[in-house]
Amino acid sequence: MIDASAPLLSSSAYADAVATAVRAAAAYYTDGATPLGDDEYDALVRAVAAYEDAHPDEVLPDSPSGKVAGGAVVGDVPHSVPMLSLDNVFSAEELDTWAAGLERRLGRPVAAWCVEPKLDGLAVAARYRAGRLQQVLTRGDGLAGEDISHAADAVLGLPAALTEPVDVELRGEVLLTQEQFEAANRLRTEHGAEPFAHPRSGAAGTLRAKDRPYRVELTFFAYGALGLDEDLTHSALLERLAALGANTAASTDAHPLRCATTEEVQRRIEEIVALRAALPFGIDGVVVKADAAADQRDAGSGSRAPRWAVARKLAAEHKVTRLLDVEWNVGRTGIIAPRAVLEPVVIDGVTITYATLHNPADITRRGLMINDQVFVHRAGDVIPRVEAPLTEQRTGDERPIVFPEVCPRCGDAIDTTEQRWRCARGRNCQAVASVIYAAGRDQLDIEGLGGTRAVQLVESGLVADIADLFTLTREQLLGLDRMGDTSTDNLLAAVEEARNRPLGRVFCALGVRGTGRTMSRRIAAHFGSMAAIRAADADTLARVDGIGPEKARLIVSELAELAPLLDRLAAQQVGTAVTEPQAPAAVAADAPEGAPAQAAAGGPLTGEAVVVTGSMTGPLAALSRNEMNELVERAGGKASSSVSKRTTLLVAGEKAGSKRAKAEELGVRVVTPEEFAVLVAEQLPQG
Ligand SMILES: NC(=O)c1ccc[n+]([C@@H]2O[C@H](COP(=O)([O-])OP(=O)(O)OC[C@H]3O[C@@H](n4cnc5c(N)ncnc54)[C@H](O)[C@@H]3O)[C@@H](O)[C@H]2O)c1
Ligand SMILES: [Zn+2]
Repeated sequence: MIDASAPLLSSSAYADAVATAVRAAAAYYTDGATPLGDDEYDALVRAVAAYEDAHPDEVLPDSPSGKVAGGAVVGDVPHSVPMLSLDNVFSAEELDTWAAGLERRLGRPVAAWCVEPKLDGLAVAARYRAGRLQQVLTRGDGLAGEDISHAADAVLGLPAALTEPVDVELRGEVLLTQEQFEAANRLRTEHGAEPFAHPRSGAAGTLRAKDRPYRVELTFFAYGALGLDEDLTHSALLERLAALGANTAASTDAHPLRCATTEEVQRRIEEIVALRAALPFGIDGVVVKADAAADQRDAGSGSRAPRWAVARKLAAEHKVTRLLDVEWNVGRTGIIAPRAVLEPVVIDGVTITYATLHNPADITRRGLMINDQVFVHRAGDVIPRVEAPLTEQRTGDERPIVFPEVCPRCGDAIDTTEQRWRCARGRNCQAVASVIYAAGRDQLDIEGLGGTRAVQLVESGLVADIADLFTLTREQLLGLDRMGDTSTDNLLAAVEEARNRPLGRVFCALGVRGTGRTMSRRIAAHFGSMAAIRAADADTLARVDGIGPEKARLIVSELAELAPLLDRLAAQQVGTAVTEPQAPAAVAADAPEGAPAQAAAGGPLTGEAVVVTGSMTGPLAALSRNEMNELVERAGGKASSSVSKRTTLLVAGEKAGSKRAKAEELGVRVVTPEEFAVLVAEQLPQG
């Protein structure tokens, strides 16, 4: 991706920028598969213009500056009156400056303004004779356009016959509404064609296409005309066009509004901006026009744009970025939803890293691949969505998106009969997955409660969450298939043992989002009891090392949701066996940045920040990574999973790879598992 915002420093950089802009504009006005977002294009053209200001003798003939459509398109049917572009302003201040400039030019105040949406489509001229549509033209280079009369049939709001037998040329925008865009892409994929990257490019492609085996419907909005009463104000002209049967923006919430002052103009702009996300079609700005015919006449036009109108541009809602991955998340009801992981991209001031992909059929319809450059759309507070891939930009590094074959959470089958896939277990999916997780070795470590048994307990209705495990009775278990006396007794004994697991493991077993094993241990060490954890507000939680304000809020809300479960666990005395809560002062929370964190004072690892890597050998061979970390913390150290400047000790087992290399590079002390076992001999688990 080019950096369009940087100034151009050499004539070759300038020439590159011109070539890039011309290529992008050619794509933009034809089938629209430009690799640039509008923001990038605009920034590039501004950089080109800035370079040309400083080096007027170096201006290249194909430079986009000062040309309609950047000079990238042509036409062969001359326009009766040039079809111009619009000048842009990007802020309220620039708009005021522009308005003041216009009034200076006129030598009088502007009589009134008209404020209307800047429709994000393509300009067309529609010629009527005696009220009958004769010819439709594109804007082309502004002086001559292409004849696209063949497309008129499919354009809503552009009637074949007006309500009066007038000779008139309507001017306006043709676009695909969001609904028409979705319909077009459904049709295209059904016919084996590439989906449109976004609505504007879809409109451009559709207008120029001939002999398609399917019909894509478009919408016309009139915003000007030649050949009617020349003294009509702009707002009266729009009313007249609507009366003639043409569609205008008056039919929308963002209807044109006549404003007496620039304050009113700014207010209306803000209203239209606020409506933007909810409009059924795209707008890329708001157009402000002098309303009176005399003001327009006296202001006149430049070669590229009229002087009596300006576009207040809005930040683009579409950006191009890369699709890095697709995640499959299982919701509470078992719905399996794909989510796009994106190379971070800023849209309207917000950094976007995820976007919705709706459902698997949607992915197929859009023909997306991992590593594709994609158009991402974000409007207002709506969840961003991936619109379509830029197939021309493919390099061969793209990979198909692999759909899951089993539920990514519980491993059961997927019901694919509906558009939205769902785990065959439905709501039970979460119960099974959370029971399996809670019973895991690093959590409650309940022997004999693996996959099939957990499924059996949930599907029999005996267990809906982990608290239910602790009230299971012998009779209930014996009533299950394949549960004899021995397995029942073993399971009950294992559950009984789990009741006394340390707080950190019990907390971990809850599966609170944002808290894995390490974080669970830290939280447990910090608060000492489940009651204290539950009593903590976000500010208090944020004092735990590694918990930022956002994660703290997430944990608080998750715990609030889990309150009924926590009450039942407490009633069962689960996780109350912790006997040595650490004094808050001994916990890492208040350690200044960069200082090794303090943990349980007095142990052999006090003040050490320890990372364990590779497979353990000798006396430590049987310990899981989590048990190693627990050991580190029992010995007063702080366990962490990645080597950094703060790390003071690396326990490097067999096949310790990059962490060892990094530790050596940073001069961190490295020990073998055997050496480490000696260091923490007193804290080693017995037996
Ligand atoms: N992404 C890219 O690669 C790329 C390439 C070229 C152009 N562009 C985009 O196109 C813009 C320039 O295109 P442009 O010359 O068509 O100018 P423009 O789109 O900025 O403004 C002029 C056009 O606005 C349209 N318009 C919409 N509503 C209107 C209304 N109510 N009244 C009057 N006109 C209205 C008309 O079609 C008119 O021709 C750039 O700013 C850029 O954002 C992008
Ligand atoms: Zn499932």
